[in-house]
Amino acid sequence: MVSVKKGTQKTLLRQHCKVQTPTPIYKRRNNGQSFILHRAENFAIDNRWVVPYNPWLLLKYDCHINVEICSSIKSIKYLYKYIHKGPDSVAFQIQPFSDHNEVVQYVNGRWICPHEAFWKIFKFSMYKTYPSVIRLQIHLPNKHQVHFRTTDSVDNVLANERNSRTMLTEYFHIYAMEQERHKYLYTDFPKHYTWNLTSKRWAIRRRRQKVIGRMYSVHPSEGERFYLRILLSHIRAPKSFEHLMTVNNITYSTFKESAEHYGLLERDNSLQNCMREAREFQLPQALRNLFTTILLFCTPTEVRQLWNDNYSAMSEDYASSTLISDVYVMNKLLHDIDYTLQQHSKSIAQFDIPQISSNFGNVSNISSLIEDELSVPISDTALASVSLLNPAQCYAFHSIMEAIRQRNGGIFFIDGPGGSGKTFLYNAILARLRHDGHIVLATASSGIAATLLPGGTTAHLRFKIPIHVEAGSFCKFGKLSEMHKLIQHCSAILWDEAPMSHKHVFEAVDRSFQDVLNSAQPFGGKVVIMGGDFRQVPPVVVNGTKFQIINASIIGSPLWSTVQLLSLTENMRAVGDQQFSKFLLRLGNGEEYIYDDDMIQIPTSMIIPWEGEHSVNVLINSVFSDIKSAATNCEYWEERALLTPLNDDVSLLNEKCLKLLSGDEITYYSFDSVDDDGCNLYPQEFLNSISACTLPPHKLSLKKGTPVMLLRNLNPRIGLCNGSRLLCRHFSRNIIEAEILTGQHKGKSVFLPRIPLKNAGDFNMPFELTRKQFPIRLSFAITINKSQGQTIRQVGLYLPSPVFTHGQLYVALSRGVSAKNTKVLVRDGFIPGHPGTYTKNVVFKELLSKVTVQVHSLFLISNFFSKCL
Ligand SMILES: Nc1ncnc2c1ncn2[C@@H]1O[C@H](COP(=O)(O)OP(=O)(O)OP(=O)(O)O)[C@@H](O)[C@H]1O
Repeated sequence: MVSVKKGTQKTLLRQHCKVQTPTPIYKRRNNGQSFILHRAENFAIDNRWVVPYNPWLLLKYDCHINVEICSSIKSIKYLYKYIHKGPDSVAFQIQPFSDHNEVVQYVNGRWICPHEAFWKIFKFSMYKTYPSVIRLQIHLPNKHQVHFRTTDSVDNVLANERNSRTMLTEYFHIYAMEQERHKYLYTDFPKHYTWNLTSKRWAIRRRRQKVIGRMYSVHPSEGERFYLRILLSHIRAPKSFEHLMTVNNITYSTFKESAEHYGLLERDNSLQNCMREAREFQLPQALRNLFTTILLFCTPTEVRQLWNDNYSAMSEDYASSTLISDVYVMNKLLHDIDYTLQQHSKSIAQFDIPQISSNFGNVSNISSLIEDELSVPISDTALASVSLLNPAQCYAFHSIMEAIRQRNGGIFFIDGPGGSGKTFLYNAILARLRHDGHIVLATASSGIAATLLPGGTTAHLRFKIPIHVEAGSFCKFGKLSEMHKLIQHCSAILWDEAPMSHKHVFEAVDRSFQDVLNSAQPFGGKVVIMGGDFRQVPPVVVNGTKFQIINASIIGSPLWSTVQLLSLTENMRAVGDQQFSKFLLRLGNGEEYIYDDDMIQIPTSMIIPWEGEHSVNVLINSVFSDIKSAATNCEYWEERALLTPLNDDVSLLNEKCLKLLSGDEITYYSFDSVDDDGCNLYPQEFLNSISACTLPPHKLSLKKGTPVMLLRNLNPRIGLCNGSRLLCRHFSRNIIEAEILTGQHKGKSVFLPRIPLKNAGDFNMPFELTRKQFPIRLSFAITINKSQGQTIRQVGLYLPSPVFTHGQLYVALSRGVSAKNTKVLVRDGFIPGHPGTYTKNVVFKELLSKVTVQVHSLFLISNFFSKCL
């Protein structure tokens, strides 16, 4: 077996191949992840691609070759063909050689290469720069280089019209003369035009050869030239330098001003402007929340100024009566701001704003956290829902109440398939306990599930769980903290979507509770009500095997042995379509009939037949029928969504849907930067091109009435969680006003500012990107994982590729309420010889078999009730 790994073998191979210049190669894998292969010596001959490094060299060396793995390469000749076929199908895959030992052998500590020809081909293709790169000049007006002989007179040089022409001025010229109807960016221009050096003119490209246009790099310290470069990277078809400096018919005197007015550059006073724009909406509560968000996420420098400018607008609604003193109003405002800051382990004492007077509020000496828990509103509907519980819900409800009454602690797990009424039951439990004066901490593993619970927040935020939790981790609160007092006083903890969290998360909370409560009982003797569905998506283990994923689940923890399982079986969501609900249960349990390779048949009533790319439009139209008239109708958007497994497909669907929406499009560009990049190693267009699922796009295009999804936990207490769906209402330059679409805070207006977001290590880059952008993405379509926990009446499931992990298909299909309102489009969903449409269903039966299903017969339950009553 030939393999090139670290160490001497690799070094020898390098010597053998005489590798000199590194040439990076860009590789995009089928699953949408992309990474970069760099240097020939990093090339593995063991059916593996070596982990890349120095990816920024990709830009420096102007190489942008898509490498596609081709397992059908059978010979060197064949490989040669592939290399020369074209940039989109260049293949470098050595393992499939049946006779690879003929190619290169490692004998007696030395690489032997019987076919020298192979290495010639190999080296040639690794070092050539294809597609070719056209370097584009960039200069300020009349500041370009001119070549002349020493014998030439300066007057003649200046008088020569040819010397005034450059690639840039001629690019302007083409558009000024209206010779081109397509609006190309400067960097796209060489794809369609060739530069004739003699005549110094652009001419239409005749040969369909692939080229890349790239502007020379400009350091930010060069000022105007740098801003000109930013403008040229974004503005299409400019006619002149003046044209680039003109925004909305106003011509500015500098490129910097112009870039600022195009929204391509951040202004120094953007936060002040953001608050000023928000003030115009006259929504004091939303303004307070915006101010807090700015304190938490935007690291403002002039906080006192911000406070002074906005104080009256933020406290407008408090001063409803003349009897209320100014001091009281200020203290109340500070208290409200402090409350939100505390959720993020911050306080007003850390900011340059006035502090709360010592004699304000809290006369009862109750910790503010406890006070806040006691003030969570109890809805009459939730209280009334206790009488609506079905028998299994009722049994669970009373078992939990009994445990709380006995004060002996205990861990319960409410297990039920999607739609079996777990959230309904949690709300009933929360309402009853809070009504009886108990404190119950409502938490969830995901932000979106937390917004469905009154007073809910994410478990990470509530218990201050470290972001990178490990075996042996503790939560970040101690015995003298306010959190300790809150835990002492709480009667129970509710934790929804527990199967989504890693077992170490529960163990950290358990350890911390035992520590602060001085008790060896699980969770320090508190009643913990966990809930969720093991048929749904398990904890994410990056590149994890099936065993690792199962082991990461709560059932892999010693805590699981103490759990009392309470099962809900009846699907209350699809109560009107029993056949659908039975199908879902079989699907989730992995009991649906399996054809080859985990394929199951999707009921025909749900299928949209695949008839080519236009079928995607059919799917979109079936979910978003009459989309044009529905623009600002919240109910419409709350009830509908397209689901698909991968982020790339989500983006494609969202782009298509945005086009269908009527109204003007507004585009917000992000401001991207890398800390300590003094040498300008990372050009702006490279940073702008980075796309990661946890970051908003560089170019965020929106229309009024566009549904969007929040990407950060801005303020879970007001429903602003990672995953919350919102409807865009108004756009200003520095804020977006939106309405919350789902959960307990549905219908509330909120302001979203631009915040700096860091890439959360989700792409393989040796630097940390900071992207300042509105923390949202379009949400006509969302990933299946993001949809977990939401009821979506009209679901459109798009499967261009099959699902890839446990429970995904089940989560997607169980969002809907009936087969009639669930539409599925599968690409390649055919099995020869079997009519119908098929797709993959991944179920880890080993995981489900560890969850002991308790079936409580109605007989037993009725017996239980007769005892209770
Ligand atoms: N006892 C009940 N009476 C009436 N409606 C109910 C009852 N239980 C649940 N429902 C309704 O059924 C639907 C699904 O319930 P719920 O959202 O609580 O399910 P779930 O188990 O939390 O689902 P998922 O796991 O997908 O989040 C909701 O619309 C809910 O109002």
